[in-house]
Amino acid sequence: QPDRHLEYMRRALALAQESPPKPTNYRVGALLVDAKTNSILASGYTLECEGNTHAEQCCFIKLAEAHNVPEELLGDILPRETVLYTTVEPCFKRLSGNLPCVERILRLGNAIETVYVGVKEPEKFVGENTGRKQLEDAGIKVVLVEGMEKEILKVATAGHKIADV
Ligand SMILES: Nc1nc(=O)c(N)c(NC[C@H](O)[C@H](O)[C@H](O)COP(=O)(O)O)[nH]1
Ligand SMILES: [Zn+2]
Repeated sequence: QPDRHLEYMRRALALAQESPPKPTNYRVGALLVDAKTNSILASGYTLECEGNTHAEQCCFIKLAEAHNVPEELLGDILPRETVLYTTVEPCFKRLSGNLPCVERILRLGNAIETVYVGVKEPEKFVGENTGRKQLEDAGIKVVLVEGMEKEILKVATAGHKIADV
């Protein structure tokens, strides 16, 4: 069980390395997985999709496009045991003002049953990330997959000046 989570987190980290480094965000990779069939429904990395997009958001955009539904209606087509893997925990606030990924997850109802995260978000941009509590209060489990913190943060902050890492 646990090494399945590490396997998916490693794949998400490989995706994060596709993301163009920027000083104003993190390079994150994410996977939407059907835990019942153990199959990947969608993958995403920061800035993969048009505009200032987050990794988790790209998973939703791509799957919504594949099913020809708007992102906010994805809840109707996600399999019962859909889980999200993301190298950095979903954002609860974005300096750009774009809709945070915690809200994107919450508006799908309980379609996503568990969010597996590789690290908690550092406090650099938006202070302490309180998204985990919002998800848990809505009945969505948040599980920290341990063991890859250092490499995840190294990839995530590659666009940041060394001085202020
Ligand atoms: N989980 C997560 N996935 C991402 O793909 C990503 N880039 C972040 N980053 C969180 C960070 O708090 C925001 O990147 C800044 O708050 C700037 O906001 P924008 O990204 O410009 O909307 N977090
Ligand atoms: Zn986000």
